[in-house]
Amino acid sequence: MSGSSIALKALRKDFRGTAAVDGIDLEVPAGSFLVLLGPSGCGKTTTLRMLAGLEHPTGGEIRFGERQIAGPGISVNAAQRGVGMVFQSYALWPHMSVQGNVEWPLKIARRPAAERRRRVAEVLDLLDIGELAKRYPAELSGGQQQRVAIARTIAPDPSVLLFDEPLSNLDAKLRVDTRAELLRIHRATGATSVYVTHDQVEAMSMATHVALLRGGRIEQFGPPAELLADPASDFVATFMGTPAANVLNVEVKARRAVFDGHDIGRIDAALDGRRVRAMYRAESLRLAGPEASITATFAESAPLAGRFVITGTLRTRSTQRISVITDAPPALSPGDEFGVLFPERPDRLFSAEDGTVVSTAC
Ligand SMILES: Nc1ncnc2c1ncn2[C@@H]1O[C@H](COP(=O)(O)OP(=O)(O)OP(=O)(O)O)[C@@H](O)[C@H]1O
Repeated sequence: MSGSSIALKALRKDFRGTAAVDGIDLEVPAGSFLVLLGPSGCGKTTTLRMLAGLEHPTGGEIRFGERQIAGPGISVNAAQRGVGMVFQSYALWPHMSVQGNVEWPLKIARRPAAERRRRVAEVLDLLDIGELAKRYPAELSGGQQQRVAIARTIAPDPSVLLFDEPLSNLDAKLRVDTRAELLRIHRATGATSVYVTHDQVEAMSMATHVALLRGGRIEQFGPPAELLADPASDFVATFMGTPAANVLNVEVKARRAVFDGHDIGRIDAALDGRRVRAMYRAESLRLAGPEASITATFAESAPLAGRFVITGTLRTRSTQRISVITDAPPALSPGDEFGVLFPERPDRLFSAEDGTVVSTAC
């Protein structure tokens, strides 16, 4: 089986009258890697569970290819949807060997013995665990158990693979390796994958499409690079990116941006008299000495691909966190004062009322 396209239309799920998923519309082609991204409680897992058939939508519909699998009066049984789900926990059958575990879903599906043997060998090989076939779960490391669990999930050849934060209990190094491994499996199976995470680095490195959710709704949907380059709201700008962009509340006075009484630069857009949220990417700011007109208290410096991310808190009325990218490591200790130089214009302006884009030509 190969992947199927996925379409969600006005998808909604209420729990006791409160919307966990509040009208989601999106469509991805077969073979996509869709990441559902967003802060805790935004509705990611509920959406995934509706795709799996573990929750029934309160409203709207779900289609896999031409097939409607959930909607008004329709609810295709979870086992008939052609989905495979990868969880954080492995839940292997302890009394069955690796081979037995992987073969189990094929037995349930009443596949002939010869086909089962061929398919088990194929997926053990794909996961590179062929030599573990006779072992029992208690004789495997955590990483090996996860591979067996994934082999078992893909054995029946699902057209949609669902992942619920599968990397969240791995250490940093293993996360990076496993990310690459999951992508390889996604490609090898040809399935359409839907992956839940609150980690935007994971989203950026794996997704063909990202849906950033907030309060049960889609804040922005598109390829990951588009959310970074063209954030549709201040929420997106402060969620995406390593580090995320700085967004400051400014007043526009005589075409100048005034932050906490400090003039920080020009605003060419005709917004005089308005309060707006001005975005300055960390790479647009520069570090200066403590004699600069705006200074910050140094918190930490972290290396990033040969450069350094300096974070601190502006020494202004509002305690605004600020990130600046520099080429050289700063000679600063926590608590030291450093100057922040703003570019001539902000990178983007958002509405102070609803966070939507007011101007990109600032
Ligand atoms: N079975 C349930 N009964 C009542 N409320 C629920 C139920 N499941 C989820 N919710 C609520 O729905 C909202 C969305 O939950 P969901 O688990 O989908 O969020 P999430 O984005 O996956 O969060 P996290 O990243 O913390 O797992 C939350 O407010 C949650 O408390």
